[in-house]
Amino acid sequence: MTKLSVNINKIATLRNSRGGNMPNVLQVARDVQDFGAQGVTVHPRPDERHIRYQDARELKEVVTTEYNIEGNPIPKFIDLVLDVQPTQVTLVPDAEDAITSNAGWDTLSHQKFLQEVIAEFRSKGIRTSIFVDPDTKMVEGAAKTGTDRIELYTEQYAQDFAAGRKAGVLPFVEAARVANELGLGVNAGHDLNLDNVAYFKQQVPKLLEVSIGHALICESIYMGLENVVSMYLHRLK
Ligand SMILES: CC(=O)[C@@H](O)[C@H](O)COP(=O)(O)O
Ligand SMILES: NCC(=O)COP(=O)(O)O
Repeated sequence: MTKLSVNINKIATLRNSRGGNMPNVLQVARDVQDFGAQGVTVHPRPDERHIRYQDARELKEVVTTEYNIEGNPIPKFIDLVLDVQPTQVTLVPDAEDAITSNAGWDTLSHQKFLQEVIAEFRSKGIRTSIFVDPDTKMVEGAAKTGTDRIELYTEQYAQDFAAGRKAGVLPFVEAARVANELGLGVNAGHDLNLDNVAYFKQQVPKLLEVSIGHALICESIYMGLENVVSMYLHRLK
């Protein structure tokens, strides 16, 4: 079985756009778990434009499934994760001004840094994962960092799938095969959606977890829109 971890960054983006507390990030975390999601993911960024560090702290009490915190391991992020002690930390090499994550780690040139950070998290009992492109050299480098898992960065797969290039999954199949051989668990995420996720799951061996946010929230809006518009019309009769 592949676990679904719902990334709730977008809920916080919407809340922050108006001030106040609507939608309520903590309540949405409770709800997605009640609806069956096996995990909750947040990716706090230094500018706190969506999930705030305080949200990540408060979610600790609310997430009863797997709690995954993603981010670039700058000192403030490391302190947050050590303080919150989530189930899993996913290290992502995103620049401060990046709109969203746009690359995996170069696990060869950052190997010593990753080894140190991963050792610190693992010594506190926090499972580690590192975000990598589907490149077997990067997977081999990841194995040398001591990480428990990798998260395959799936944006390219999503683009290929949307363009009808199903063979775009092959590098992910190979990266997962090598990871499994080296004893690494395999997660995946970025731009996965209702159209492309089943094929990915079918093809990629031993996929442990996917984290999905942007599309899942967009799909929820589209699929709820008709119902809500008709509820308003009913009240306005
Ligand atoms: C690590 C990753 O793949 C990202 O998708 C990320 O977690 C989402 O972050 P944003 O919500 O800031 O785009
Ligand atoms: N790790 C990927 C993630 O949490 C969600 O990415 P996206 O679905 O928002 O692209």
